[in-house]
Amino acid sequence: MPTTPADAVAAAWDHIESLPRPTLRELFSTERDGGEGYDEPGGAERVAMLSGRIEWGEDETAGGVLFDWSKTHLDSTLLAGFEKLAEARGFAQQRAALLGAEKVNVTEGRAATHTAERGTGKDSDVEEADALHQRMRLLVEAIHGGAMGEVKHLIHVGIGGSALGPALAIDALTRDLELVDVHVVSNIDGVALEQAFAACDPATTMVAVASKTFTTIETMTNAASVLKWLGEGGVSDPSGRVVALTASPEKAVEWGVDETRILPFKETVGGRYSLWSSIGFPVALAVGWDEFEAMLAGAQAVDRHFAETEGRVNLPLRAAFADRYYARVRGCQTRAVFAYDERLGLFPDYLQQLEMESNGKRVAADMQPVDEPTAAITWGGVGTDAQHAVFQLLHQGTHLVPVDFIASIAPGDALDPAHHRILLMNCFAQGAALMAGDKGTDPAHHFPGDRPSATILADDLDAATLGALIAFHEHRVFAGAVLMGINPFDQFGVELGKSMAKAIEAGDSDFDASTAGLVEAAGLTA
Ligand SMILES: O=P(O)(O)OC[C@H]1O[C@](O)(CO)[C@@H](O)[C@@H]1O
Repeated sequence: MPTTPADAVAAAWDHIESLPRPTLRELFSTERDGGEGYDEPGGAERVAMLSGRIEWGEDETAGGVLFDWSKTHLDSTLLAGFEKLAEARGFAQQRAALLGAEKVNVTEGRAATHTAERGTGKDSDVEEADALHQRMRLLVEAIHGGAMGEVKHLIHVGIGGSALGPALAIDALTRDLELVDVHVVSNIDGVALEQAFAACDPATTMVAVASKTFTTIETMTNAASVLKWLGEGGVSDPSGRVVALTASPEKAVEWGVDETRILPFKETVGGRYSLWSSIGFPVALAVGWDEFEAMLAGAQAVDRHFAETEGRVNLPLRAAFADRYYARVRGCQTRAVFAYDERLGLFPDYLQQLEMESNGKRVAADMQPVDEPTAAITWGGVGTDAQHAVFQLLHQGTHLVPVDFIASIAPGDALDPAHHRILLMNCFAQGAALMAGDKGTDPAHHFPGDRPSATILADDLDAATLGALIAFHEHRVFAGAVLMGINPFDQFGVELGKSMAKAIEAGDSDFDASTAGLVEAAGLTA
């Protein structure tokens, strides 16, 4: 019997790693049902065991998403093994600590209260988030009502977590109606900002400066350039057009933003988890307050499921079981996500930060080195485009890449239904083909098959669904972190490069010969 948690974790892994590895075809075979020494459900029973829906709302607000993990190698013995691992890692306690606003971000000594922004968590945090949302709502509605003159455009400057969520949500939700034309600009490369300028008229443009810290060099440089552009475009008081979205309101005041246009959020809301806070201001401005709230409601439905469901039927936890299995047992270094929905084109980018900045770590929360591969390198694209670009490797390459497919049953377009039918058929066919493989007539035409995928199928892609999809992945990442014993809420790995950039700017010459040569070649020497 294991005596310490570390022993229990090691024992759980020993067990998982010792389990037989049937192929997906074998796992789906109904002939194995109840066979001697083997009572694994196959066929439709397997699909029922490894699929689940999360639902929300009533009548016209009702919706849901199906999470089908049956085309992965998870089976009931692996699920039981991973349940033991979750227990050994104290998953239930860690989840309670997260939702109870304990200091789960141990390296920075603070809680992670992003779920409170959508109504899940400690009462005092939920109340505080509500009050801040009301402040944001008033400003959004005042702008819509013309209190700040005619506002046709918003240039939202921010980077990383202060940009990826707004960019995704605006791209996904404004295909039919955009109340204000929003341009999210993150890159310091001035080309990005010039592109936004070309599409906006200074006379009718506002600017949102989104930065948790209000110190990020890219954002502050871009913000200053937008103010200059407004001034040069004839706006008499450019800073009167600024809204600051930040957890450092005092810095925004110092920078010159009027307090009435500062929308604060709490320090305990991590950057890559901040879409639900005032960082979502451009989304509310573009789609309206009700839609923004619908997004929060979809996320809250997933929170409820995550908080109240135990073991293998907890869908984000189950996804994390598969993620850990492929990373550690099958040696998969990457995981790919393909959105079979043009509106989710930015979802892979969003997930990259969420997964890789959260779980791309090498030490555990107790500062000990981790003894397993951490976050999978997350990448992806949009189907069907990706099929004609990267799927060759997925089907026949030497890497085993677990794939997630995301699609919506309801179409996003009003064209001939053939478009959506062909889109969905292709999505489902790819998962089937990856799993089944094909002997082929010769080695070049051979598909090995047995390649795993998961399918996330939404009833429709509306604001609530988007909220649910994002929250599902937040909890999947958290569950993965718990299974590894790491802290997903810090990101010290981004600091070294930042400080070296500052050193180059300061004219520090103490660099390796290659870097010094590049600095000189580009004429950056002070
Ligand atoms: O919102 P801020 O403070 O400008 O930070 C932007 C981004 O930079 C990072 O700190 C990484 O450099 C992210 O975690 C964060 O989302």
